[in-house]
Amino acid sequence: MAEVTLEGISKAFGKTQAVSDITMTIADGAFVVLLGPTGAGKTTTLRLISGLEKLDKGQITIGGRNVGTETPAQRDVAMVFQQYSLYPHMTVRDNLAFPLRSPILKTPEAEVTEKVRRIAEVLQIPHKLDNKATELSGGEMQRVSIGRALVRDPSIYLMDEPLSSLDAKLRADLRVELKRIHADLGSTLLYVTHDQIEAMTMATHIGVLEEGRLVQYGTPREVYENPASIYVASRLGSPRINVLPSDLFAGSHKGPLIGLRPENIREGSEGVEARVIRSEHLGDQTRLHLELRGHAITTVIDAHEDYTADTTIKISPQAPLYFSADGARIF
Ligand SMILES: Nc1ncnc2c1ncn2[C@@H]1O[C@H](COP(=O)(O)OP(=O)(O)OP(=O)(O)O)[C@@H](O)[C@H]1O
Repeated sequence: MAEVTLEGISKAFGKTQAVSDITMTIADGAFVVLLGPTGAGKTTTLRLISGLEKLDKGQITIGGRNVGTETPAQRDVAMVFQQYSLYPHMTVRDNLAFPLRSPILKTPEAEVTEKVRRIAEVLQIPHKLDNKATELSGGEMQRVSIGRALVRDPSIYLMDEPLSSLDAKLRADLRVELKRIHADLGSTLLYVTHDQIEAMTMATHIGVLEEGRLVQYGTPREVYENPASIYVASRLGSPRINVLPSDLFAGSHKGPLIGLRPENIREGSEGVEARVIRSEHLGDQTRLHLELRGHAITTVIDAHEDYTADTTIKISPQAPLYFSADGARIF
């Protein structure tokens, strides 16, 4: 495993600046998640590191080596794509063993057998080892794809939304597995997702991308609690942060816009009056949709509490974040 550094890297496709002057260090053993909406430059960043795309500008090092002139194979990275990429005519066992049998690695067969067995167990597919890849469900194929990366011991794993095609239960199971594998192997991982739950639960660090630029890089907690902008604040947290004119609430304010996470709106005997539009029961919590002088607000309350529509309640802000009119964080 190795530290990976990106120093001022940029890449354009025609007029589209896909990646713009990104500088970041992925520490040895870190689990870094790149988060951003579609088109933000996440996949291009992975492809630049793996050597599948060529840099326009900047430098990438892996384990202290400038990899600018190295081929993808020489860079020693293992990549997992959103869509499975298996050899259909081979069995699951041979698909998993394939990377280990490469001319570069030439792993002894006994070690291949042992590694394949272990990975198949982690991915809950030992009973499928002798099936052809084409005889698997989509979810199973994707697990084999992930397994093909995990059997190796590369400098870094690059994963591009590897769980997005799986159903919710398998996704939740594999989130836990990936986190455990990361802890056990001490591997370095760069992981791309749209999914904020994956980002919050698995990452040691989150990098938020906006139109090819890295706009914040920190621990999940730092990014959640101390976002640099409305854009960053809106990437994490469900329901989303409420961004409202500050003057809806009494008191002195440190900026024109106030950002309130749903859990930071207290309802009680004090505060401004808001009207309940509806409540949604999610089992472990209740979401309350409110209206305050024409603005929609979402808050969360205890699962057992309830309010009927058109009730008036009083709310007051806790731990407010303040933003300028253009969305930059002020306080
Ligand atoms: N090979 C290419 N040719 C032309 N434009 C490209 C190419 N690859 C990416 N782009 C453009 O570069 C920008 C960044 O794309 P990229 O795939 O890195 O985004 P992303 O954040 O991974 O998005 P998604 O979440 O949809 O995968 C987009 O505007 C995309 O259309």
